[in-house]
Amino acid sequence: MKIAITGTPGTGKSTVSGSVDDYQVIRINDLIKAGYNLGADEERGGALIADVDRLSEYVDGLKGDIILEGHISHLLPVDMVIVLRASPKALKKRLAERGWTEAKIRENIEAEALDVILVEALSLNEKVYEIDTTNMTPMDVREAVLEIIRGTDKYKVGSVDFSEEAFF
Ligand SMILES: Nc1ncnc2c1ncn2[C@@H]1O[C@H](COP(=O)(O)OP(=O)(O)OP(=O)(O)O)[C@@H](O)[C@H]1O
Repeated sequence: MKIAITGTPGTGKSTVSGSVDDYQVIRINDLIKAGYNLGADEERGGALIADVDRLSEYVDGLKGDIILEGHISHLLPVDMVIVLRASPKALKKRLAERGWTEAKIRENIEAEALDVILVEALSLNEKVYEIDTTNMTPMDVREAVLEIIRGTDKYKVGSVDFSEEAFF
């Protein structure tokens, strides 16, 4: 089974992905850096633009139990999408600890409050789950991912709503 673990930066994708035993982890950012890109986006500080078509072909060819980790992994051909969420306040704190500028933090927490990744995932995949990591430890999040893989409906979409939260 191929599982996308996606979410706004800072929601904990990298932290949880490596701890799910028996699943090979592919970090989409590594593939983008290794050549699956369309060049740099100068308007976004030179960030590489993912080549989603070539990444999709690559993922199509993969076999076995694989986690695809990254904030565009829900755009790829996977069997299931798990969207990690964090309240805008918690996200603000996590991103500030990285030394990000206020503008970059604001852009990301607004996207989180508006469910941007979740909405994209739902438009492309029927099996979409979301985990609100705000008050969970990384081990709790790992357990939740394992429960989803085992078939629980507890994390089905609709359980998270940050739209009323004031975050600045
Ligand atoms: N459940 C959690 N509770 C609190 N802090 C967490 C949790 N999971 C991760 N963190 C912390 O939040 C920060 C972001 O985590 P991580 O790098 O895994 O996010 P990410 O979603 O992979 O981000 P990016 O998309 O930028 O790679 C790290 O400092 C990490 O230690």
